[in-house]
Amino acid sequence: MADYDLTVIGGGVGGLNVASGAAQLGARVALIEKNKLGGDCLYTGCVPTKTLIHSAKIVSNIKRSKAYGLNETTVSFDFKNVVNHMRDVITKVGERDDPKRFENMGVKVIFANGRFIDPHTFEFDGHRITSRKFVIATGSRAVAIPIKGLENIKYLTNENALGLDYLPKSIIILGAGPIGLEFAQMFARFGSKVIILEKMGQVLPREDKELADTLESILKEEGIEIYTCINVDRVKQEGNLKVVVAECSGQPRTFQADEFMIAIGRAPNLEGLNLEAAGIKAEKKGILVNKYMRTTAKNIWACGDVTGQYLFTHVAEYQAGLVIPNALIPFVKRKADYRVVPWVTFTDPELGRVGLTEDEARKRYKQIKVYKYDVKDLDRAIIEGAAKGIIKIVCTTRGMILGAHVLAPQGGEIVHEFILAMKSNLGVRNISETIHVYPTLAQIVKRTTDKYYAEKIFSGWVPKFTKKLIRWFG
Ligand SMILES: Cc1cc2nc3c(=O)[nH]c(=O)nc-3n(C[C@H](O)[C@H](O)[C@H](O)COP(=O)(O)OP(=O)(O)OC[C@H]3O[C@@H](n4cnc5c(N)ncnc54)[C@H](O)[C@@H]3O)c2cc1C
Ligand SMILES: NC(=O)c1ccc[n+]([C@@H]2O[C@H](COP(=O)([O-])OP(=O)(O)OC[C@H]3O[C@@H](n4cnc5c(N)ncnc54)[C@H](O)[C@@H]3O)[C@@H](O)[C@H]2O)c1
Repeated sequence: MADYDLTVIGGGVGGLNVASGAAQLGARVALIEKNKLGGDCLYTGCVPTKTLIHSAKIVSNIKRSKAYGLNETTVSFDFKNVVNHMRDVITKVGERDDPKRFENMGVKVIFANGRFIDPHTFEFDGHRITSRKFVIATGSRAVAIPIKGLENIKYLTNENALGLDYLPKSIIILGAGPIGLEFAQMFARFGSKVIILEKMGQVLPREDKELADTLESILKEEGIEIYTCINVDRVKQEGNLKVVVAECSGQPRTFQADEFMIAIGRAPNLEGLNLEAAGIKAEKKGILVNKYMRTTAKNIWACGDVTGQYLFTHVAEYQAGLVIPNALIPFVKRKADYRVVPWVTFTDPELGRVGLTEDEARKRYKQIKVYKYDVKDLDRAIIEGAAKGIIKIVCTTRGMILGAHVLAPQGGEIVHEFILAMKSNLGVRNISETIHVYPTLAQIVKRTTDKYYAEKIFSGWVPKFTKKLIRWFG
């Protein structure tokens, strides 16, 4: 008999969810982690970045005290204490990931870095364990492209940037994806001079261009320099400064700063696992899985960032929820359904998104409808001195939502109404007919969907007809 029913490799969000779920279903489970339980999200991703972003937002609000009718005031802080606060938050959130908690559930937690010997055997530190089934959830890490000179300078990624206990005076960030933008605004709000270099012609190239451009303007107003036309040629150290030699639309450009950070995407953590011995195929993006999260080896599943699909904590958790029954319960086959996958970029304003962008929808559908609302017209946003952003809904001509994009204060919370609507096949009409509380930020959802009715009622034949009715009978 095999030592375990299920062995999970990697103790981040994906792996921990699988291990606890499987143990609670009665399986004999081993969990192999090479570092600490908790993964990227807890130590070098979501939790520390959102903590720093929150502190930076408080700094920014204090700096703007006059805008709230308060006396102008200076804000004082020691960046070391800010970082210590971030570490305290990690410890608090990480209590749930205490190995003892998993041992108490019956999971055998093993701290080791091992490799497959065959599809049923895993070796670490001279030991071998056998398992009927495996789940790989080893996550991802920052990828570095071969830029000339990179090997000669000390550069930052999300990992060591979160280890800094001093605030860089100036920093160049390569890549205007979510990592680049979230770090950029956070550092800038604390007082660093920030330069963002992006190659794709817009920040957040995967997002709706109109909202991404609006966010770019907002970040520029905060003093961040952004160039979206950049081809980096090389980097070098000159004295205390890092120098980036690049070109922008054929023009040579040079940038310099104290620090250089790379945020240009992720690579799956596959090194050393000896996947071939287990018959697992992988591409550059990650391990190949089918819609049931099964790898090319029939007793091995994968979930989370290592699959290279949607690199988000909530997706890793969703995939873990598929893997548990698919791997353990005979005859159960739960398919991954990615029709409604939301995410949020935690800049201020936040950019919440679900479904198709306007461009994506135009490519897929003959006719679409787009409704927009400017946050500057929303009472609650004006009250809070945060009236910046746009909301955009992309829908079919019959009002079924294809995509929703919320660049607004708390856009990450607001977008959830659209997520539920899309998941439940509710249309703009259902939202518009729902009473929303005044004055909330959530009213922006109703205001945008109301435009669907406004278009139908206040234009075309309806007003002409009602005008006559009012004249005759009014
Ligand atoms: C800066 C940053 C900010 C982010 N912010 C957000 C956010 O706000 N919201 C969001 O949804 N997502 C966010 N993400 C993405 C999120 O962190 C990941 O999608 C999530 O952590 C993926 O979970 P996972 O379980 O697949 O991998 P991980 O959480 O990375 O866990 C993988 C685990 O496997 C271990 N491991 C690796 N190799 C081996 C091996 N060979 N043997 C044993 N163990 C191994 C690692 O040590 C790690 O503990 C952010 C990411 C970054 C980098
Ligand atoms: N709020 C969140 O949920 C959140 C936050 C951070 C990260 N994440 C996850 O982590 C993933 C990785 O984030 P990321 O920002 O590193 O990657 P990304 O792939 O999302 O963005 C990388 C950016 O770098 C640019 N780029 C690539 N090569 C470049 C080059 N040579 N020069 C200039 N620009 C270049 C790309 O065009 C892109 O805009 C995200 O896609 C997301 O899934 C999520």
